[in-house]
Amino acid sequence: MYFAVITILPEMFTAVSEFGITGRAVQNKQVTIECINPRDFTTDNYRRIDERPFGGGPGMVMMAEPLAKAIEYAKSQASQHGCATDAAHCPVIYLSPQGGTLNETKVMALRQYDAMILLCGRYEGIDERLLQRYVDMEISIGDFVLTGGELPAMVLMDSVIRRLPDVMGDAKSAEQDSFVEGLLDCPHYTKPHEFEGLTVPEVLLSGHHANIAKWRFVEQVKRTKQRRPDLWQQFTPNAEQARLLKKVKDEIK
Ligand SMILES: Nc1nonc1C(=O)NCc1ccc(Cl)cc1
Repeated sequence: MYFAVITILPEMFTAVSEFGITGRAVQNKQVTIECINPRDFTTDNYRRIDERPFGGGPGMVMMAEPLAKAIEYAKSQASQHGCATDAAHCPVIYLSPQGGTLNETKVMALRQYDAMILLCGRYEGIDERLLQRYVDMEISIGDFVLTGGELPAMVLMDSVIRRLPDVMGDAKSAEQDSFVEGLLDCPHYTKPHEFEGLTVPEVLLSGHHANIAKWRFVEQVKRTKQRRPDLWQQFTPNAEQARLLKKVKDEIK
């Protein structure tokens, strides 16, 4: 997958491109991340990308033209990576609190694209005319306000990259075994057997995989009911989960 990131702080993106599972996906060429700085598309000596807001008020607003040129360049780069650059194949996504909130369903839907162009704002905002003309999708990572769109863009990239085929290997397959879709995760334990007087649930040491899978599912259901009744409300069990739920219904009261 090809990610073009429009940002005046490209150095921030080493956090995704050079570390961990996302860094390895870049190294393995499963993912390409190209940062494009709108400052490189300015024409004045000061390389201006922001100006005072019309109508007055505090702070600065990002100007449309440098961003428009940066996005056009990103599209040409995407097509050089063999990606179609129409909105259906390579959406321009603006990260902002005004967008629809990102969740696992949206992450799974984002995997379908060959490429995406992530627009990261700073200051008070981006000229509305740029958003009108160039942005296909607006996404928020939550109802709070940050100083810029870079961290939300990295959150989005991380969540999509970990869901690409062959990126997570065994961890992903384990994840699928534990009925994780739509439920909170179960507790996890590892060595040592005892930590500050606390031990490990016996079933996890039994080597009995069916019982272990059942225990994990019950713990996920209990946690989801306790901590996120809203998620539990929406949870629609598949056939296997419905069968298990019936078997364990007294345990999950
Ligand atoms: N919450 C969020 N989910 O996505 N983005 C955010 C967020 O706070 N962005 C800060 C931001 C976004 C645009 C501009 Cl111009 C300035 C600052």
